[in-house]
Amino acid sequence: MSAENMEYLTIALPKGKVFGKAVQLFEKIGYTAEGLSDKSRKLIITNEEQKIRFIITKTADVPVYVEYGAADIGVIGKDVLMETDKDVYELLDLNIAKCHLMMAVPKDKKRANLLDYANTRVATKFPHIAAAFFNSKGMQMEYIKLHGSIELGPIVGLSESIVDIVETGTTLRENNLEEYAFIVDATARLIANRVSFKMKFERINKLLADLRKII
Ligand SMILES: Nc1ncnc2c1ncn2[C@@H]1O[C@H](COP(=O)(O)OP(=O)(O)OP(=O)(O)O)[C@@H](O)[C@H]1O
Ligand SMILES: O=P(O)(O)OC[C@H]1O[C@H](OP(=O)(O)OP(=O)(O)O)[C@H](O)[C@@H]1O
Repeated sequence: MSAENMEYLTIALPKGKVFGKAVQLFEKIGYTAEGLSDKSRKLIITNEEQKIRFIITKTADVPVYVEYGAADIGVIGKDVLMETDKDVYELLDLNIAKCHLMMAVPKDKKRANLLDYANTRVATKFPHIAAAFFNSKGMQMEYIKLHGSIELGPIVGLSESIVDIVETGTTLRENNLEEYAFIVDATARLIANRVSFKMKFERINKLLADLRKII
């Protein structure tokens, strides 16, 4: 680790839904940087006094920056963490961005049993999580990877079901879908690079202790 990297604690934050909530958490424990809460286009925001650097990345890239040590720690949804299967430490459930992963089907075409969906098509942003779930039920499926608006899949005949995130259930309701099987809870987690966790143990441990007090 270079001397400069050693000097700073670099924190990767995802753009999108988790960003504001993560910034609020860090602010509560006194970790801030000027311009962090703005809608700024700056991708790296430094607090020289505290020797903290925030980097702002696409959601799916947070575990990549952390795995390679370009960020020491990061905040990421459990869903993304499970799907990417990166070699990082999962340190803490931050209890923000609460949602869960589930399988949903069209209300008017609901089949009697889960096994009745064997060998059908599933539209999802999370093919690995979906496969782990269906494999555990002994079901072989065809997975169709989408990048958003997953609920559209069964409506237009692309798939018989979806595996996706649900929070309030509004998107399911508005598209005549119904939750059929719960898969896993997915709140945002604090993750750490394995080497950083050892080399910056005191700083990261202090951060962990401070976060635990407010969660
Ligand atoms: N409706 C929701 N309510 C609460 N948390 C959610 C919801 N949807 C997603 N999340 C959580 O927030 C994380 C980020 O979601 P968000 O939609 O901002 O990112 P994204 O999928 O990368 O978006 P984009 O497709 O714009 O890049 C998800 O990984 C999940 O953990
Ligand atoms: O239960 P709800 O409160 O309705 O939230 C669930 C929706 O939120 C997420 O979509 P997002 O807004 O990220 O859009 P996307 O599917 O296009 O990525 C998720 O994929 C669901 O569609």
